[in-house]
Amino acid sequence: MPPPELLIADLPIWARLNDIRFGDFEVKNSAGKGHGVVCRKALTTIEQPLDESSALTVPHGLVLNVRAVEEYAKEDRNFKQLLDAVGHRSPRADILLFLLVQTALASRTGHYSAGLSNPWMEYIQFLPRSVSVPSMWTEDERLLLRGTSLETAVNAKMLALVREFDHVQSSSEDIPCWYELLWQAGAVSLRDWIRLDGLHRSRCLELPKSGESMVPCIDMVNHAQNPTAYYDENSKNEVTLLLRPGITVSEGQEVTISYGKAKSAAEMLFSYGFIDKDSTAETLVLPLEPLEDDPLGRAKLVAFGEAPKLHVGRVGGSVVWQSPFVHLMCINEEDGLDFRVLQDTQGVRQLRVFWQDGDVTDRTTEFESLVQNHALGAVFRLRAVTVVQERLQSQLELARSYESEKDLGDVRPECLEAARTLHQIEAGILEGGIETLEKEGLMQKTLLLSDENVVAYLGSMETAESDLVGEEASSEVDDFS
Ligand SMILES: C[S@@+](CC[C@H](N)C(=O)[O-])C[C@H]1O[C@@H](n2cnc3c(N)ncnc32)[C@H](O)[C@@H]1O
Repeated sequence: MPPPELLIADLPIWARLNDIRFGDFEVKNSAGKGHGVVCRKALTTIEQPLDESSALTVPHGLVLNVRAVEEYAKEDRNFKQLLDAVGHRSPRADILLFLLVQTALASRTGHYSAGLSNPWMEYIQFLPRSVSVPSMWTEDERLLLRGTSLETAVNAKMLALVREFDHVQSSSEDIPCWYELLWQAGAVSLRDWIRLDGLHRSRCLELPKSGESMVPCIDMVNHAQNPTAYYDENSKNEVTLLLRPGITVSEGQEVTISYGKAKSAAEMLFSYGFIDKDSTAETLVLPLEPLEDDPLGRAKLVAFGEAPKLHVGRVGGSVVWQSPFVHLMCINEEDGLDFRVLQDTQGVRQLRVFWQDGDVTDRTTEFESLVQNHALGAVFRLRAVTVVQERLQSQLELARSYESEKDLGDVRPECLEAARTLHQIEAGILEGGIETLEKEGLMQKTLLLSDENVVAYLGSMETAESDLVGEEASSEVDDFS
């Protein structure tokens, strides 16, 4: 059973009990954005900054990050046992575990031996029941993202969330007090884990001293491209929300911060559940796979060590791309690439990567610079441009194949609109990218034909091909004989 939702009208009482000072600000409804922070009176920082009493100020003790979870574990030995059994995998997962326990405590009806309540137990009840991030969309709604760069990312996220929640459950149900609180009466479910993940992702702030943290009340501030406020940490490590310099706001006007000017539409939708139409960041990240017929494809993936991606962005009038893996994709054994399995003195086998006989295992992300001084550097560049162009083309075709879909199932209009906006933005970047690369490819080919190394290389390819035709022809003769 989910805990009851607390009314935002009660937030000032909770805040006062927990030493939060609202200064000249308050939390109000914000049309289409849930809640937001507004000014209680007209303010200006045109001539000078406002004094500290104007700021929304949150005590350090309420800041939630991985260190706060460790502190909490020191006070509650049951939670320490849970954290040791389940946690210490990532700061994010430890914070989610803490919030899961607070969620269970908020919905409990009887007395349980586990779990020490904390101000966050009440605070999470002021937070939205549902977050508009795609991981909280229904299955039908997530299908709207097919053909966008988010398709793979959201599918991977859903699988990861299920895996994480299974791990929490299976690692804690043998601990009697936690079995009783979390699982026996069904106090928490996968849906809570997905919600807490969405809340965490959409409300985390990067604090100058405390790093990635969740901060009650300051996480009520909405985003704008041209923000009027900013957050900071003062000499007492309290977190403050202040008006930016040179700003004038009227009584009741909402104040905003920036969630990141450089974030792409996909990233905004993935992390915050909305797309900022005023954003100028036109970027796209696509997953990459080795070429289908590449016998070294698997080894390249293992040696690269991370999920290969292609970053595409529109800068000014043209489109630029960046992808360390593409340069590794485009070279082969005959170019001088080699993989060897070597055994160290302890008998551990290791995959090592060689380029022109030099060991470059630790430099697999640097192939762009490794190959550029090679006599055939221009050929490798042309291959890379062609691979990128084909990847953009196939993504555009995929996007278009879903564009005209009629049967959209039972989907909320806001999800449909967000997905359509994402499709439109990404199609624009892809079309621009294909056009830019076509021009670059043509230029590159012209340059190549004036490069004597390349002409010699092409000549040797032609000879090899005619030798092959000759061999095939003679074997055909053999066959007919
Ligand atoms: C840090 S919270 C801000 C407080 C939030 N509005 C609430 O009701 O709790 C971030 C969430 O607010 C909403 N939001 C913030 N800025 C927005 C904007 N410019 N347009 C639409 N939604 C926005 C999104 O749902 C986002 O995930």
